[in-house]
Amino acid sequence: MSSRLKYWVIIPAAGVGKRMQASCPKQYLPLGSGTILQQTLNIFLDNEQFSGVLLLLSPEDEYFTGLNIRNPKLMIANGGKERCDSVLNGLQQLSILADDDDWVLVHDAARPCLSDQDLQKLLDALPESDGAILAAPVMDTIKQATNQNAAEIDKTVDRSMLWRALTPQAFRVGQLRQALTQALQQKITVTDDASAMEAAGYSVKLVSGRSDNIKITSPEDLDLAQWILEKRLS
Ligand SMILES: Nc1ccn([C@@H]2O[C@H](COP(=O)(O)OP(=O)(O)OP(=O)(O)O)[C@@H](O)[C@H]2O)c(=O)n1
Ligand SMILES: C[C@](O)(CO)[C@H](O)COP(=O)(O)O
Repeated sequence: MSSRLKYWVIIPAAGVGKRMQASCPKQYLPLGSGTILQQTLNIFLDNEQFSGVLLLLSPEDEYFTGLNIRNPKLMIANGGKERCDSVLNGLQQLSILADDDDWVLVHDAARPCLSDQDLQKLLDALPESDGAILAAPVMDTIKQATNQNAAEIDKTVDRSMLWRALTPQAFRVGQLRQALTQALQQKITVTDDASAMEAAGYSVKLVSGRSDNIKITSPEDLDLAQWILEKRLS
């Protein structure tokens, strides 16, 4: 790692978890010895390579203070309406501290099963790149429906070059901030950070990651995440 450049982390955690259908935002559901959010934060707060971790919370969040997390590397800022709005706000806040050439890793709070090995694999891929993301090759046969509501097959999609984008996704602070700003101004759909960088013409590396780096989205994902973490500790 370059000694001059710093490495930062942004954790978007301002969602409400509609698809989880829980009594609280899903990042506050219990997992392992804490909550989903605490498991995710610990991955980065315990790693000395990172200068700071910026957590993005909903302005209406009423759960985080109850976690009593005290860490000098942890900073808090407000999220926005969509994930991309949260990340852009985080980048604007981070730019007070970070240089534009520093690296920033954006990682979903809802992905607590990220392994230290995959995190290091992503960091090792960054030099000489415009950025990189963890991703998993598609292993299922992919069907395209006739329309968004139909449960009828239109065609089978060639999966040989298809990947599932995971997180962290890592880019230069200044380039990601400008690319996200431009994408949102052009009303480009941005469901991950790489989408904005691609739209801006950057070449983003795919780094093959573990398929158990799951995003906890629906109720059944929580049991799976519990098993993954228990298995890793056994
Ligand atoms: N306005 C938003 C929306 C989402 N996120 C975060 O982005 C990550 C991925 O989003 P997702 O899994 O979709 O979380 P939610 O938006 O909470 O889920 P849902 O779509 O089911 O409401 C999550 O850690 C979520 O907290 C965010 O910071 N700001
Ligand atoms: C960023 C992401 O996790 C990459 O797969 C995904 O796009 C987030 O989507 P969501 O609908 O905001 O969960």
